[in-house]
Amino acid sequence: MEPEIPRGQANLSSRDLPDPQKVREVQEDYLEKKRPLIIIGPMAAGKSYIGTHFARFYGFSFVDADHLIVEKYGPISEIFEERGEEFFRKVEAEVISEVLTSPHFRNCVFSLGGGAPMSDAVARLLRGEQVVYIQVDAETVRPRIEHNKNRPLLQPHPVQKWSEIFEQRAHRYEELASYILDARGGRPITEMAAELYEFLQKERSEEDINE
Ligand SMILES: Nc1ncnc2c1ncn2[C@@H]1O[C@H](COP(=O)(O)OP(=O)(O)O)[C@@H](O)[C@H]1O
Ligand SMILES: O=C(O)C1=C[C@@H](OP(=O)(O)O)[C@@H](O)[C@H](O)C1
Ligand SMILES: [Mg+2]
Repeated sequence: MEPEIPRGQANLSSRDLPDPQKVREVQEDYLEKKRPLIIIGPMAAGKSYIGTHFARFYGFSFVDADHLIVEKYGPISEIFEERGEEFFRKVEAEVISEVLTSPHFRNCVFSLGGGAPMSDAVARLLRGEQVVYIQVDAETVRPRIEHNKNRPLLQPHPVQKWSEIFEQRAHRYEELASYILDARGGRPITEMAAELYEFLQKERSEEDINE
C-alpha cells in the first residue's frame, strides 16, 4: 500500500529531470532566480494535499518527493520492507537534491516526506529556501492515520508512534520554517491556500525589491 500521494495532480515527474551536466552549467544563473516553495511537516499533516491544491489554485507545478521516489524505486512500504529505512533516506535525499538543483523545478511547489528534513544533508539544502511548515496536532491526524497502514513508521500503533516521532522532529521543522501554516483541525483548503499565497506574494515582492 502507498502513502496517499495525490498522483493525478503531480504534473512533473523524474522523467522531466534534465541532464545533471546541463544542470551544473546553468546552476549559477538560476540560483539568482525564483525558488520552489517547499512544504514540510509531520506525517499526514496534509503536505501533499495542501501542496497539490495550492499549486492547482495558483498555477504552479507540483512535485512530491515521495511520488518521485515511487516512480524510481517502487512503493515506499516495499522499499522500507525490502531495502530498509537507510536506503529510503538515501534516495529521498537524492531526489530532493535533484529537484532543488534543477532549473526545471525552480518555481514549483515541492512537498517532502515527513522525515526528510531530519537528514542533515537535506536540512542544509532547505536552509535559505522558502519553507512552509504545516503545523498539526495528534487530534487532527488521528482520523487520517488510525486505520491506515500506508506509513511503515507508524505501525503498529499509528497515533502513539506519530506522537513519539513528532516530538523528535518538531524542533527541526520549526528551525527550518520560513512560514508556519496552522492546519490544526483540518482547515478548509481554500482558506489555507489563500493564507499561503499571501505569504508567498509578500516574500517574493520583497525579493524583487532587493534584487
Ligand atoms: N485540511 C484538510 N482537510 C481535509 N482532508 C485533509 C486535510 N489535510 C489532509 N487531508 C487528508 O489527510 C490525508 C493525509 O494527507 P497528506 O496530504 O497525504 O499528508 P502528508 O503528505 O502530510 O503525509 C489525505 O487523505 C488528505 O486528503
Ligand atoms: O515521516 C516519515 O519518515 C515518512 C513520511 C512519509 O511521507 P508523508 O509525510 O507524506 O506521509 C514517507 O516519506 C515515508 O513513509 C516516511
Ligand atoms: Mg505526503
